[in-house]
Amino acid sequence: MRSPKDFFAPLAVGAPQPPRQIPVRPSRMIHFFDPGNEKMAAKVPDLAKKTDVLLGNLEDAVRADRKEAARAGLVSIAKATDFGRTQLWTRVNSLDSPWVLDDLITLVTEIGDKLDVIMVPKVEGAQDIHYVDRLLAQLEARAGLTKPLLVHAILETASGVANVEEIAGASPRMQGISLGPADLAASRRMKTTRVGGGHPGYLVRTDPIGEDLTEGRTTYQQDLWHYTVARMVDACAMNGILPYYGPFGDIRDVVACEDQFRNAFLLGCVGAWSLHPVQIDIAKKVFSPSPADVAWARRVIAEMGDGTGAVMIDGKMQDDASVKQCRVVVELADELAATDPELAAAYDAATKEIQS
Ligand SMILES: CC(C)(COP(=O)(O)OP(=O)(O)OC[C@H]1O[C@@H](n2cnc3c(N)ncnc32)[C@H](O)[C@@H]1OP(=O)(O)O)[C@@H](O)C(=O)NCCC(=O)NCCSC(=O)C[C@H](O)C(=O)O
Ligand SMILES: [Mg+2]
Repeated sequence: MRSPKDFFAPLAVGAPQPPRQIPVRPSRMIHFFDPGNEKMAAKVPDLAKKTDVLLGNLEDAVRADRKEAARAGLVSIAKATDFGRTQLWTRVNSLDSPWVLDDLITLVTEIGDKLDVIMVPKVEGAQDIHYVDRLLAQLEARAGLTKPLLVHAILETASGVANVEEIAGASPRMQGISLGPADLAASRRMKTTRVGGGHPGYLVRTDPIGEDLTEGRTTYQQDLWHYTVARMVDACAMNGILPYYGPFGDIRDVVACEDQFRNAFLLGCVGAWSLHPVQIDIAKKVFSPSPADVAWARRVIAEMGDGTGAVMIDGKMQDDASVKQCRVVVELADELAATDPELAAAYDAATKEIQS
């Protein structure tokens, strides 16, 4: 661990200054595509017009014999595409794989100026981030980059979860953390074979009425990921970085996908992964505060004046703490509205309606 005094110093001579704050840019969906898949690659220019983040995936879901093609594909796509305001991220192969070194060397050297964030899978502890941090500094210096690359960790091992606080604070490059429920389930020896989402067997049941143990007992399905997401959110908030829900593998089940994304949004996540084009609009909808919530939050802030004291609005008590809650919603809404005129208009219309 670096001394606190050196925390923001570059790790290699000539490397750019690490960031003091993580840039705030919309990242409601991190859209995964395989850069070696011609059909997906052809869709990138159009997807760039409707996604916050496009991620060229080099790790799991790319066959071992297609790793080099995916890496080369990402280099070509990055060079040829105007991404506009959309961020370009990549997920490199895991640190114990034979591909990751070439992933990092090639991508930073060839397209380091186009990439915003490097997603690192299967992070076990701060040592993994330190390794990537130093290597990126060396490569950035060699490539003459002026903007530091940011790092995003996937929380998908039992030891990663145990060490999530130290991972979140391991480097000033840390941009955020995503839940990786499939690898995490395997690492923990959980008995679900689903990629994210709930499980009908994970439930609580109401007590029996009388002697009959079967009649009239309601069951409620529980969220398998609640503990991990909540812990990840705290670790990220504590370190000024951003938490994300990861993948929802049942592409067909757009309803449960929306539920899982919304749970994450309500708990504090800023976005989720989209694995298929159909999940892009779900994430966009869920991770943008609703116009009604924004209008309400603006009203509370306005009626609370300097933000202190207590007032009743529509029968509900508001005080200093609820104003802070409302500011979270309004600040996010303002950030999103700044680049989305449709959303801005919807927020303004709802605010006018609540005022009239
Ligand atoms: C899941 C898929 C394999 C489904 O693909 P496909 O069977 O081709 O679906 P469709 O026929 O419905 O596709 C319609 C068209 O859309 C294109 N398409 C599909 N997905 C994408 C995409 N992600 N980006 C761009 N374009 C896409 C198809 O090519 C079709 O095109 P056309 O024929 O011209 O109309 C596929 O969606 C897929 O591979 N998705 C990404 C999977 C992925 O990245 N997985 C890794 C992330 S999850 C993970 O790693 C687990 C995590 O780490 C953990 O541990 O939890
Ligand atoms: Mg994984």
